[in-house]
Amino acid sequence: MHLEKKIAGEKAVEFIEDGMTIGLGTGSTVYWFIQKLGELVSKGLNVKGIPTSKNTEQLARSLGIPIVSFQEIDNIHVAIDGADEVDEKLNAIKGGGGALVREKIIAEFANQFIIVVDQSKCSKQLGNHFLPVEVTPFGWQGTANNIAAFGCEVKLRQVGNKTFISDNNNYILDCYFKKINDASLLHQRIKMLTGVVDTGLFIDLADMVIVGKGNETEIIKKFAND
Ligand SMILES: O=C[C@H](O)[C@H](O)[C@H](O)COP(=O)(O)O
Repeated sequence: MHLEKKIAGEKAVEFIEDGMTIGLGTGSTVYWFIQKLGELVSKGLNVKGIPTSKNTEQLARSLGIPIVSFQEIDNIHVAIDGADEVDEKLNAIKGGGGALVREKIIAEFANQFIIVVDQSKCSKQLGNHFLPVEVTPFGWQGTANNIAAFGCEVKLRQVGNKTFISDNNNYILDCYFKKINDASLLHQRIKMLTGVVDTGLFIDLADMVIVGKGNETEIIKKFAND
């Protein structure tokens, strides 16, 4: 699994060109993309990165990748990010690391969104992985009850014995559904609840998924399965 993450992440640098502004995802798979990008930057590649989390910003800076903020750009050429689960239509569940809101803002703004995963993340239908939902700390118990009514068990994310706080100073509710029949509808219903900032369902956003399989990668493009 570790090797598959590495080869999927590293493969993504093939989609990078000089002069690009790049959305830098969060997690242990995209980590390998960022490492490789850092190597290319040290050899003279001229790109800018816009990070999806404080952790990624720190990593990218440590590798010498120039960092920009939204105020400084009017375009993101490509965003590269990991996922917790991806289905055959390239819909995804993200947020295992709690970065889903910034990740989605950047994925939606980017001209192209590429997901990098190892093959254990691929499934026919979403629902194997719990669904992270970012919520306001105020009234989170009420929001959790409202989400539970959609048929899941809800757990407030903890790190050790402390509540996990997102980069946006919010909480994450991890929602365990037995299966997700209509991911788009579920996303819309949860997102409508007051107190919900966003869900980890990334519907119709990815243009391409790079899957690490053994020693190789498979590239799945949007619409290839329609
Ligand atoms: O919030 C975290 C992100 O959505 C990650 O991209 C996702 O959890 C996948 O992470 P990893 O590549 O470490 O499995």
